[in-house]
Amino acid sequence: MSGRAGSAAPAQNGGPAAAPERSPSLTQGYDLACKVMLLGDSGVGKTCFLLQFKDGAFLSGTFIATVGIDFRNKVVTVDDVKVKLQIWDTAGQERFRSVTHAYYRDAQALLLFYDITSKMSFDNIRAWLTEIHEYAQKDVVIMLLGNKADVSSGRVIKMEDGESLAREYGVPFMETSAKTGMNVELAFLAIAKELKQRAVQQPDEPRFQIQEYIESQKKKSSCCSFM
Ligand SMILES: Nc1nc2c(ncn2[C@@H]2O[C@H](COP(=O)(O)OP(=O)(O)OP(=O)(O)O)[C@@H](O)[C@H]2O)c(=O)[nH]1
Ligand SMILES: [Mg+2]
Repeated sequence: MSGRAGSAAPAQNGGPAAAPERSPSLTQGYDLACKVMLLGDSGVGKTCFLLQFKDGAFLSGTFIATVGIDFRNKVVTVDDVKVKLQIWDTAGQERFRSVTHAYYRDAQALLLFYDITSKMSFDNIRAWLTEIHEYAQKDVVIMLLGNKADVSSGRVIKMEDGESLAREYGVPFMETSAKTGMNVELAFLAIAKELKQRAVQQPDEPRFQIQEYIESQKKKSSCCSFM
């Protein structure tokens, strides 16, 4: 399923983000629904990342910038819980910002992208985080992603630079490639797992550590890719 919206009521910042919505029955095919937004400069690869996750395909060739905002749904299973991710793909271009701001408030998770071949997209991450703090809910899950990691010759941002920026803001981080699919599914699964844990967690249970989960899964996939 996909949708598009060009305008919406202005967002207001405030209390906690709407809790992930629990499905009243399994007839809808999921147990929990979560809204995830993809953010970052135009051209960093948000739409390709979503298409890779949804359809397992990469669109190379002409770059068609997203206009306004669009969404796709995908259900993933984490620990036997079916989580429906409603993923909002936003336009990175400045002229659409007022449209996309209106959607921040309902989002439970934000994937914030830069392009490892674009210093400007990396430098703009601080401005994106300022916008996020202004428009999104305080407990929104944020993940920083350095996309286009498949490009080796055009790299201008080192992995350590991404790691240290993420550490500074206390957000999980990984490099990804919408082209090869590297860490695409892991990014969404980690978000789904975090949101599922928040929905079902008992107060005395230890908190789910999203960065630790990412590191353990990254190691697993690199170990298994040699087998
Ligand atoms: N090599 C490589 N190219 C990529 C990758 N992801 C996206 N691209 C290319 O980068 C360009 C921009 O990708 P999009 O996904 O359309 O960018 P976007 O972030 O959605 O841009 P806006 O919609 O304007 O915000 C396209 O030409 C893609 O083919 C990637 O992981 N690796
Ligand atoms: Mg796009």
